[in-house]
Amino acid sequence: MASGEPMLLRRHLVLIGPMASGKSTLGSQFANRHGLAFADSDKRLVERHGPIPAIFTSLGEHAFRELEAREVAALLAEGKPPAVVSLGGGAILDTGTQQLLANCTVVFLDIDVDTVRPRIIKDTGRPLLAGDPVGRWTESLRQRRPVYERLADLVLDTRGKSQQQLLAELKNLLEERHEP
Ligand SMILES: Nc1ncnc2c1ncn2[C@@H]1O[C@H](COP(=O)(O)OP(=O)(O)O)[C@@H](O)[C@H]1O
Ligand SMILES: O=C(O)C1=C[C@@H](OP(=O)(O)O)[C@@H](O)[C@H](O)C1
Ligand SMILES: [Mg+2]
Repeated sequence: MASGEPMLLRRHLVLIGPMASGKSTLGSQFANRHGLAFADSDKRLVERHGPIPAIFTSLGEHAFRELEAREVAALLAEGKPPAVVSLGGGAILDTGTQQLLANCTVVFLDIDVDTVRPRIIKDTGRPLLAGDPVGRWTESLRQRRPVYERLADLVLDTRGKSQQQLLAELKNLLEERHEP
């Protein structure tokens, strides 16, 4: 049962942004609160192909991206009814995924290194952060930021905000845009 106002989406609501920006957490909570379906591309990928670090070790990042793009395409094809979809941070690197996102409402969860640091300094099972989480996270966002910004319909600044604040702000952003 939704704990907030029920909501109907016109298109999939897709959360993008860097690792540990809160896509999986906010997507799940927002969907739950508003009685919407929810899917997480990493969760799907793990269910079908096993843990992400094992995929990186056995197949490499390139193969991971191909599997990821396939899962994302399958998720976004499940169009009825539109759902909240949280992507892995690097899913937007795939050009096919970029094209599919043109038919979705895309929200970029922006964040800075100070907010994210406590979330990533211990091992979080993200292969791309291994060894030097803060340095690698910073470099990854430097490279990807232009893509996040280009694909985003809406930007949610998550810096220093609680889940309750983010849930309310996301709802307001959607209403301002008449989405849903
Ligand atoms: N608003 C928030 N404030 C504090 N911690 C958060 C917030 N959102 C998420 N987290 C924590 O940050 C970590 C990463 O969140 P997650 O949703 O997995 O991010 P992503 O899916 O973007 O990688 C988790 O431990 C989560 O509990
Ligand atoms: O940014 C990335 O390249 C990745 C982000 C991760 O998802 P989160 O963004 O949910 O951490 C996961 O897909 C994988 O470790 C690769
Ligand atoms: Mg996630």
